[in-house]
Amino acid sequence: MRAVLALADGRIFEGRSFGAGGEATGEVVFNTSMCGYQEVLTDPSYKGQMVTMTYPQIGNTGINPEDIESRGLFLSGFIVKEYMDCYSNWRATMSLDAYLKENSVVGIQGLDTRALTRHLRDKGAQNGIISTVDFDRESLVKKARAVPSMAGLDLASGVSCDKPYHWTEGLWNLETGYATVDPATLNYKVVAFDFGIKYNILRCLVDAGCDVTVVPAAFPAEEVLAMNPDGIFLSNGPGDPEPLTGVIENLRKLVGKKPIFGICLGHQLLGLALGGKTVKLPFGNHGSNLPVMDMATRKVEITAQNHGFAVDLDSLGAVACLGHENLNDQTVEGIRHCDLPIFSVQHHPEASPGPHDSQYLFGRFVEMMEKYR
Ligand SMILES: NC(=O)CC[C@H](N)C(=O)O
Repeated sequence: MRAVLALADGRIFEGRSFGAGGEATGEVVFNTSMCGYQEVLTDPSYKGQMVTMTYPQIGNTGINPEDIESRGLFLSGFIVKEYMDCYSNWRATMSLDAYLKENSVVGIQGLDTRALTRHLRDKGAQNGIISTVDFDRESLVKKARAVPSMAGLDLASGVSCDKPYHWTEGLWNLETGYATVDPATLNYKVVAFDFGIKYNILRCLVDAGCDVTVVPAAFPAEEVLAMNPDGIFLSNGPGDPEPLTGVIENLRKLVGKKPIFGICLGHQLLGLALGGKTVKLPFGNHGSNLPVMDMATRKVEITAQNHGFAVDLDSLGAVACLGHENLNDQTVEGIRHCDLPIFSVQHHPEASPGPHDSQYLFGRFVEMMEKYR
């Protein structure tokens, strides 16, 4: 079945439908990961976006019941060069096409994703529409232009959990799958704010020895402090951090009270809570092959990333310094508070998908909690 992708700037790509049919809109971004499409699909940070995979063949390993990063699929569209329906993997239980259909995610395949990626790099990420029902160019471009901009949208509140819960699952291994950890063996009490949290962050925290209670995005700071945790974690999540004013105010009340570690949206919210600003990047960084330097050790790690916004370091003045730097585009990859036990990173040390080079950061958080409790 025919499918068309139209961008807000008028560029049109012809392709074929896979996954759900119909119409979907969102900000079109590209992801440079060569594998791990199932983790990409289940990453809540993609809410409001349509993801183009630059790796040309997608679907080969099917879908399995284990590689999920959240309770569902939050992205609005999936764009690939060549969809492979004949999947092969010992864990696979269904095809990607069936999975997208089951979760009502509109897909398009058979278009030139290289040309699309170069276009997005040159012109910036922009809104678009995938349609299997309307093929009128003018009408499609008009619909793409009517989609609200990602900047200014509070998307995190819509993906957070409704009520607090306890997490005890550890990291996956080949023999036993995901580890079930006895909470009695976990020594550090952590409260994790869920702005769209990826499960592997929780597994990494458990693996590092943390007893984790996940709380909703709007959970009051007073109640967090009443739980007397050893540390506070701020999760990843979708959309622009700046409109989350209530969350930022709430986080301000926690600064200086407990050690804090933030990832991605959590890092951006921390920057804002410390009095800084965030900026929207032209096309962002989405992939699992991005080089970053840890300024403390000057070691380079290859990282997983998924962001369209970044912290403006100058806006933080003398409050925080550069903790990590992206070596491709020099974006602020992490900040470290000058006086308090607080740090955060823009990339994803939990990988999923991606390399595990940055997993040491969970250990760094535990060391910090040990030192300050
Ligand atoms: N993965 C994330 O947490 C993304 C953060 C934010 N939504 C951004 O695009 O920059």
